[in-house]
Amino acid sequence: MNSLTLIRPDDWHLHLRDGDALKAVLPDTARRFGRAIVMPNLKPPVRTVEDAAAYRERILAALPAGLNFEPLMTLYLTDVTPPEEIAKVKDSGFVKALKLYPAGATTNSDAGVTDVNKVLPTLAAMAELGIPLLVHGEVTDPAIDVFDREAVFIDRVMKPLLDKLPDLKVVFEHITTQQAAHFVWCAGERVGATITAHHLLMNRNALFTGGIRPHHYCLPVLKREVHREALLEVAISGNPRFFLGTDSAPHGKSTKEAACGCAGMYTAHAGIELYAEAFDAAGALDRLEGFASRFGPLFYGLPANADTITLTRETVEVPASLPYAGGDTLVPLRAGETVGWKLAD
Ligand SMILES: NC(=O)N[C@@H](CC(=O)O)C(=O)O
Ligand SMILES: [Zn+2]
Ligand SMILES: [Zn+2]
Repeated sequence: MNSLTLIRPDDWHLHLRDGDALKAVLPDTARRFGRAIVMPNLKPPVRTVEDAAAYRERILAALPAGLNFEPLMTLYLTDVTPPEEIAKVKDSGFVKALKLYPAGATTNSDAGVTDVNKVLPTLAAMAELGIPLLVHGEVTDPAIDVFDREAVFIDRVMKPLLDKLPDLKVVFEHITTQQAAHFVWCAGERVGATITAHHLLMNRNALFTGGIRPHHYCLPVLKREVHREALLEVAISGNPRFFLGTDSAPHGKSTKEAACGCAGMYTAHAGIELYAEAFDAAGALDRLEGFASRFGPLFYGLPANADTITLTRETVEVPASLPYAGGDTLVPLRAGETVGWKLAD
């Protein structure tokens, strides 16, 4: 198969940042995806429906003419997000979920939740109104090995939370381990998961190929090959509770190539093409449309997009860097290398 036409996909986990960075990265996503769940970890975070309305307007204003793209907004859950905000979320129509960052777990998570038990009334309001909770699922306990933080999160936080709130819908974001894949597989209808292309394509060796590779550093960090294989298995399985979320997370080159480099990979420039590579390598191109275009809308209770995109099997060169913001550039995944699929114009 050298050409593949799909219902236009959506990205269920995306960082668009703000200001000039937003202007620089948004076209890459909007050319490929119909909608995206936009992460709220700005500085300061998107905490209220009012914040989200303003951010949404900035996104729409940054959208190049002729591109149809719908940002689906999220709120950043803090220890003090009041239950009353959830009714406003429901009424807004454009805020689709709240995001749980364990405080200190990842980029801009300082204002995150210190203990989920502090926000139970707010989570209960979400369960009641059918608003999903999106979870960065890693414990922050420094005693836990960085490669084990996701697996430990399942036992310490995820399972007790789901037991306490049997009606809460949860998306386990950017899963990276066989434990998370297995957990979600067995968790029942109200639990979904997003999977990035980079976790389907690379294992942790990619962090050290020929030297330390800061552009392959993200959170949760890449894992062993057995985990990559487990993620691929569920991604191509046709199970509708696993769907596409790129977690494209731009950081300027100078903040990645640094003594203490930021976590996050920029993948939006090939946001669907990289998944085509992963599915193709697994002989499962026929499963890509479900994963990329049908299952996310199904979980969120939205219709699939009405139009299509076409990908062709062609070698595309990726620039060494892309324009970004603040005088800095952006180093995309595969910079100076190639991607094996091309988005038709
Ligand atoms: N994935 C990352 O490594 N970084 C994300 C935050 C996140 O999704 O955890 C970012 O905002 O840069
Ligand atoms: Zn995260
Ligand atoms: Zn993310």
